[in-house]
Amino acid sequence: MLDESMFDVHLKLWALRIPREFCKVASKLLDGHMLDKPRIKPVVEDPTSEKTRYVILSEKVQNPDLSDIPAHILDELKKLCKIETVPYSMTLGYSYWGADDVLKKVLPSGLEVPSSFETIIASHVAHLNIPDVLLPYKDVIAKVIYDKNYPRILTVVNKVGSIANEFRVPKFEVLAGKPDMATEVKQYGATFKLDYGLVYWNSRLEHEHIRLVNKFDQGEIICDMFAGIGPFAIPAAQKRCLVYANDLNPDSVRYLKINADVNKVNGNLRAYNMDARKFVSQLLAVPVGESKVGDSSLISSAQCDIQENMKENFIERNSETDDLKGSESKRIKTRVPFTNKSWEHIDHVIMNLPASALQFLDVFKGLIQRKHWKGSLPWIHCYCFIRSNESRDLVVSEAESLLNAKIHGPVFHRVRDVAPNKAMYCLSFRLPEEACINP
Ligand SMILES: C[S@@+](CC[C@H](N)C(=O)[O-])C[C@H]1O[C@@H](n2cnc3c(N)ncnc32)[C@H](O)[C@@H]1O
Repeated sequence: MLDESMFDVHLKLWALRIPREFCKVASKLLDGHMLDKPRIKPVVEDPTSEKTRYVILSEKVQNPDLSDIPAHILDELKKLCKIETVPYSMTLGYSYWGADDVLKKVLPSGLEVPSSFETIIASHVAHLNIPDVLLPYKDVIAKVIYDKNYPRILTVVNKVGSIANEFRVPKFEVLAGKPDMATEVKQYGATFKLDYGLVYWNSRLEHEHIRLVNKFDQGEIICDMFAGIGPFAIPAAQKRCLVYANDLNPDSVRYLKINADVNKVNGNLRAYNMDARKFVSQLLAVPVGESKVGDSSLISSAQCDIQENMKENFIERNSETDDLKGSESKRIKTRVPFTNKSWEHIDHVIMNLPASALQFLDVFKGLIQRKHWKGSLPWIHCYCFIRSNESRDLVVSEAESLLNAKIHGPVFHRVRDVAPNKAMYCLSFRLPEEACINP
């Protein structure tokens, strides 16, 4: 374990004992000759008298005759008040030094610290990504990060291995602090509760979440196919969009609902827990009663559970509105009631599963029935990774072949670099007319 005494630095200094009322003026005169260390006050109480204080002098002042200080300053001081030189010793210990100072001393020279690993601090969890070369020192690194950030940080975790599971949840080992990864993060005025050990979360996507939500207008209908705990869905609902949000991970959906509650947007958000393909198929399928003879092959034999769910929500909303009086009633009226006709209109579809979202595009092929659809076709915002040796055209042609339709005016936005030769992009385009059924 870490021997904290190895960081002790003993300083033998000189101080001036000065009547407390003259300390301010004396400090000005002694500017440049007093102890100058971060977080250490150079003027301190005199333990022997309340009437005087110690002005601690810099390490450069080595002689008790103060000959290291220019004579004219000493003359001014002596004119000001009676001064007395006293020895002053202090120890700068483990608690004084910053994490960088400590780690530099602990880790073998030649190993880069600590910027060589990444610390994402979200609420009380410090999430490290310690490179292999530093793994033998992971416990000491974690202890130092913990000690130096406590109580802001209560848990230090390290990512283990690469993310291979379908819920995109990294594996973490707790290295210091309490083994609790449930936390709370704030992003652009929204609060997100989450458990790092159970759900996907990436603080570095904050700008992207808000960039996309800024494109939505109040009252627009949003479908988030891979919603996670809601970093697109919640701010969109806060903007009074109507959001259908889905995720395959039951824990993500549990937190999505909690976050809708915490941010008071559950009137504008519906959460679903199913495979994204099934979710979109059900959301956009025209129910049997609405379709003409011959269209019924488009709908699953049982009435879609998702649409049943929406119907209930719609009824609930109306009765809620009926019961409200006065200003509360006005506030509710400004909201658009949750539509139960998602097959008639959706403005934006978000697909943030960069490793495979493109493969889900075929779900739209022939799904929308033009005769039931009202207004423009939806914008699709599909995230993907592109390697430096791959072209954007290749991505577009893959999307086109999955949709079996030509994409007009695709827009790429570079989100962030995820590796030296790989970047995350958002490909946005309006769903092409040819991808729909036009009877
Ligand atoms: C990269 S995360 C994005 C989460 C969130 N949108 C965000 O920006 O932080 C992808 C999410 O898709 C979910 N997911 C993976 N496969 C899925 C599928 N087949 N259907 C629905 N959701 C899926 C994962 O559980 C995960 O929460």
